[in-house]
Amino acid sequence: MTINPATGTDQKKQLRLRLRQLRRSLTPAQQQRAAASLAQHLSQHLWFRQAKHIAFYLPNDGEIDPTPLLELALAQGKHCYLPVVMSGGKLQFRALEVGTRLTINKYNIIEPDLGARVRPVWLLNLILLPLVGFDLHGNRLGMGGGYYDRTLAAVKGRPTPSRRRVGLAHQCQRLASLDGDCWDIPLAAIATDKAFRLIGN
Ligand SMILES: Nc1nc2c(c(=O)[nH]1)N(C=O)[C@@H](CNc1ccc(C(=O)N[C@@H](CCC(=O)O)C(=O)O)cc1)CN2
Ligand SMILES: Nc1ncnc2c1ncn2[C@@H]1O[C@H](COP(=O)(O)OP(=O)(O)OP(=O)(O)O)[C@@H](O)[C@H]1O
Repeated sequence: MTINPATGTDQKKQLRLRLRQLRRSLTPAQQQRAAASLAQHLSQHLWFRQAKHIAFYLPNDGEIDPTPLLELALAQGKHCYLPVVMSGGKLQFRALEVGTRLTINKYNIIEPDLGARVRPVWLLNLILLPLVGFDLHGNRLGMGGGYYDRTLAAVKGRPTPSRRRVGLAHQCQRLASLDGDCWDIPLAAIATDKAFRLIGN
């Protein structure tokens, strides 16, 4: 892990632009196939099968779409949550259930409104995070807001299963290597349209 100097930050910006452009250029058919394939393999994984409380996200900007998996989870009676952007640069995970009212945040992403039930992050059994880029060491590039990092800092050192943080991405978002920053909270696994990979620590 390194603390990136200013040039590193610029490189990160360029990488973000390139990878976001790449995922946005996938066709609707490719997106649909990726979402179906992700749901197919992730739904069989022990971490999903054991989880009763799961944090999802709604897709934005070409992200791999976890909604087929979300629908399956709801049908199986699991409790599902979505990130809500709060002041202070943190997220809250609020329940998506019958009657949840939705609103649109400042990034144009749909989220539950402030009447929805909050689940503390350490009481989530599985957290699915959107990735802009990743490497096989579990280093993660996000949208650059630091939201997940600030929020997940609260679960540092807690026992499993709250450590089950799985980054979701298209396979094409993989990088050979990515510098981690000192504030980054490492992923426990990465799931793409092709595979589920545990990160060995
Ligand atoms: N689907 C999804 N939901 C999510 C996230 C995410 O990455 N994906 N987040 C993960 O943290 C949080 C929102 N974070 C975000 C941070 C930046 C931008 C973004 O589009 N930034 C624009 C500039 C927008 C502006 O400031 O006006 C950009 O960089 O082009 C979007 C979401 C919570 N919900
Ligand atoms: N735990 C933290 N406390 C305070 N600031 C933080 C923390 N984590 C990250 N940040 C700040 O957030 C900014 C963005 O971080 P980074 O580039 O790693 O975002 P990201 O991981 O791509 O975004 P996200 O977490 O929303 O997916 C950094 O400039 C950093 O200063």
